[in-house]
Amino acid sequence: MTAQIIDGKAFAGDLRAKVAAMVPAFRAKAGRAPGLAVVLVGEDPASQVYVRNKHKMTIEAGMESFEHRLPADTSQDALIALVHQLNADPSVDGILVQLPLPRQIDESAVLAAIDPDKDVDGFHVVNVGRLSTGMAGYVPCTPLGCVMLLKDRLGDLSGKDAVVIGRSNIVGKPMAQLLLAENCTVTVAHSRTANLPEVVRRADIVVAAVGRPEMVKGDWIKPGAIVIDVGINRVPGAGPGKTKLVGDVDFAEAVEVAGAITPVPGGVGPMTIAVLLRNTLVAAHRLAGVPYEKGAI
Ligand SMILES: NC(=O)C1=CN([C@@H]2O[C@H](COP(=O)(O)OP(=O)(O)OC[C@H]3O[C@@H](n4cnc5c(N)ncnc54)[C@H](OP(=O)(O)O)[C@@H]3O)[C@@H](O)[C@H]2O)C=CC1
Ligand SMILES: Nc1nc(=O)c2c([nH]1)NC[C@@H]1CN(c3ccc(C(=O)N[C@@H](CCC(=O)O)C(=O)O)cc3)C=[N+]21
Repeated sequence: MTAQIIDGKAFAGDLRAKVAAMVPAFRAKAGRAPGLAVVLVGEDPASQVYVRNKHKMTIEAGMESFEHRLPADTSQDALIALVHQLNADPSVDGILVQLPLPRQIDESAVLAAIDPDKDVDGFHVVNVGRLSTGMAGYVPCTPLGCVMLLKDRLGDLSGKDAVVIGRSNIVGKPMAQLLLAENCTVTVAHSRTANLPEVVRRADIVVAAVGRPEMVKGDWIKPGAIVIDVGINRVPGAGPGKTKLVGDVDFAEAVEVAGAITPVPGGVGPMTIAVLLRNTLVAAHRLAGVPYEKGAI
C-alpha cells in the first residue's frame, strides 16, 4: 500500500485565500492594510528566493510588503537600529528578519530587539515562553503549518506517539511544544540520540527537521504512520550543473510504508509562508484594536 500524499501547496493556497478574504474587512475598520516588513542581510541566493516569494504572496493577499535589503557587511548596531525603526512604524504589523544572519551579527540580540507584538516568526524569547506556558502569542510558522496539516489529516492528535527529529529553536523545539499542547506523547531526537531508527519506528507521527538529505529511511517508519518532512536540501540533480530539492526523508522508500507523507517541494515549505501571512493578519488586528475571532483561521 502506498501512502497518501499530503498536498501542502494546495492547503497553503486555501489558507492564503482565507487570509486574503479577511483583509478588506480589516482595511475598512482600521483604515489601512496589514503590513509585513522583511529584512534580508546579505546576498544568499536561497534567502533571496524566499524573500521574493514572501513579497509576492504578501501583495497577493492584499497586504503591504516592506522589503529591506542590507549589505552583507552590515553591523549589528545598524540592523538593530532598523528593527527599532520598524517597531515604531505604525504601518508595520509584522517583522521578519531572514535567518541565518552574517557571522558578525549575534542572532539572539537581533531577535530580542523585535517588539514581541510584531514578532510574526515567533522567535522572540517572550513568544517562546508564551508557547511553552500555554499563553496566547506568536507561534513559529513552520511548526504551526505542520500541525495544521496533521490536524487536517488526523483530527484530534491526543494520545498519538510523536517523534520530532531535530531540536533547533526555529523548528524542532517549537514543534515539540505544539505537539505537546495537542496532547501527543512527544519524543525529541537529535544528533546524540541512540538507536534513532528504533526510536522513530514507534511513532504514529514523525516530523523530520534535520537538514540531512533523505536520512530517514523507509524501514524506520511504522506502517501507516504520518510523516511530515520539513527538510529543504538542495542536492545535485539530473545533468551537469542541475540541482533539485529533497527532504530529510527518503521519499521513495517512505511512501511505500507511511499512511501519509508530505512531499518536498510542495509540502511544508509553502505552509511556512501562508502561516506567516496568517500571523501578520492576527498581529494587525491586535495592534489596531480590531477584534479577531479566535480560531477564525
Ligand atoms: N520548510 C520550511 O519552511 C523550513 C525548512 N527548514 C529545513 O528544515 C531542516 C532543519 O532546519 P533547522 O531546524 O533550522 O536545522 P538546524 O541545523 O538548526 O538543526 C538540525 C537538527 O537536527 C539534528 N541532527 C543533525 N544531524 C542529525 C542526525 N544525524 N541524527 C539526528 N539528528 C540530527 C541536530 O542535532 P543537534 O542539536 O544535536 O546538533 C539539530 O537539532 C533543514 O533542512 C532546513 O532547510 C527550516 C526552516 C523552515
Ligand atoms: N526569519 C526566518 N523565518 C523563516 O521562516 C525562515 C528563515 N528565517 N530562513 C530560512 C527558512 C526557510 N524557510 C522556507 C520558506 C519557504 C519554503 C518554500 O516555500 N519551499 C518550497 C520550494 C521553494 C523552492 O523551490 O526553493 C517548497 O517546499 O515547496 C522553504 C523554506 C523559511 N525560513
